[in-house]
Amino acid sequence: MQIFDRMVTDDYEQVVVCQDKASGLKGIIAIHDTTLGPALGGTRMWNYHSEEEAFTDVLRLAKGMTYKNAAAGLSLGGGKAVIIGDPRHDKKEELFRAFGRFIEGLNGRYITAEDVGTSSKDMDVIFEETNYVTGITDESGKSGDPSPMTALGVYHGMKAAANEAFGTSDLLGKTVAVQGVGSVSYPLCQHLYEEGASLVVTDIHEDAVQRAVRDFNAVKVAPDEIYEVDCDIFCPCALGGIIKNDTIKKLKAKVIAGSANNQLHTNEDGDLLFQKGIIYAPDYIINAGGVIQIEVELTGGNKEKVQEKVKNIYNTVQNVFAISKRDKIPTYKAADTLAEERLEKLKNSRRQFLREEQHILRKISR
Ligand SMILES: NC(=O)C1=CN([C@@H]2O[C@H](COP(=O)(O)OP(=O)(O)OC[C@H]3O[C@@H](n4cnc5c(N)ncnc54)[C@H](O)[C@@H]3O)[C@@H](O)[C@H]2O)C=CC1
Ligand SMILES: O=C(O)CCC(=O)C(=O)O
Repeated sequence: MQIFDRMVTDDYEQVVVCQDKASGLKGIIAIHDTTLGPALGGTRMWNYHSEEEAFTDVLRLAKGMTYKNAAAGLSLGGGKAVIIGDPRHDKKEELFRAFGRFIEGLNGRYITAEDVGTSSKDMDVIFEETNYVTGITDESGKSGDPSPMTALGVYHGMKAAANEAFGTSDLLGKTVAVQGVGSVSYPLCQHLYEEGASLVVTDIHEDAVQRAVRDFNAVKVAPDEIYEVDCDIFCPCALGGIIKNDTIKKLKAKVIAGSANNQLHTNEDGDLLFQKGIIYAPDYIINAGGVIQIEVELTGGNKEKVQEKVKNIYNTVQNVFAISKRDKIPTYKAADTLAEERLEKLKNSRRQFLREEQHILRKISR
């Protein structure tokens, strides 16, 4: 594993490897880019098969956060963290507290939140050790778990994609195949169910599937059957890298719109979707509801302001489709254009010296 080569290729600022023998913590924090502000991104807990797999995941996820936060117009940079372990069996107070101390040591360069395998309760434990955590239990003015807002954003982004594909944003009577029924997709399924969509769901955990079957009249399929479901919309809400050559061949959906980060295995897979005329709502555009909520929490604002900004994801997705059509490029590239243009502009306008940087002067005058 050539870590510096990888960092140079996609220009990562910092990667922190966190080890605590007493609690068994093995974690990695990746800070991709802080041009726009402190690096914000959740902590994923997953039973990675190898360290290599964990590094690959955290690096890809951190870069995705830079693009997500930039495209959403937030003053936040991109970072992410992973903890190696089984979220159903390996969670311990001392492990999350040890991890919180590593975050504190970064002195605000990285701010964490939930991701796959972690919850508000875990963020509460991290909060015992550092203020650089969001998504803690909804108390004392904090905004709580960002997942329901992520779900709301995906719902509106999906409607924009449906409008592009079917000429109507109405999801009544549409069949949506949902991969993974977790913190984001459960409230998302609720929105879809209430609008009259039919749901087909899968998860690697039977209890998660049964909840959707019971509450939303969903039809259950096995995890490897979800790609072949006869549906209008495929909605990936589990892990990344699932849109690839062999799964694209199986897909019957005209639209892909879901919450999962890094859905495309490679950019070529995004090109293939474009050639096939499958409307792909780029992941980091459509799943920005959670970070929008977090930024409002950090900078001040109320729930109405959050909801208004999250609903605007509909317009952002439409804008991405417009760029895609104008420039004849796949939608993932159109999204990258939005994010990169903003990063580039701000990189150039954030060069002047500021008072907060006076510690440098103090050192010089010593
Ligand atoms: N929580 C949030 O606010 C945000 C989450 N996301 C992304 O959305 C996705 C889902 O996140 P959460 O709902 O928070 O995670 P979660 O851990 O609550 O839910 C994920 C679900 O996917 C299931 N799963 C995992 N592998 C699977 C497979 N191969 N087939 C079927 N099901 C599988 C898990 O058992 C779990 O029920 C992730 O990719 C995450 O990075 C993106 C933006 C914000
Ligand atoms: O919304 C969250 O869970 C925190 C931010 C994040 O990690 C994400 O948007 O993927």
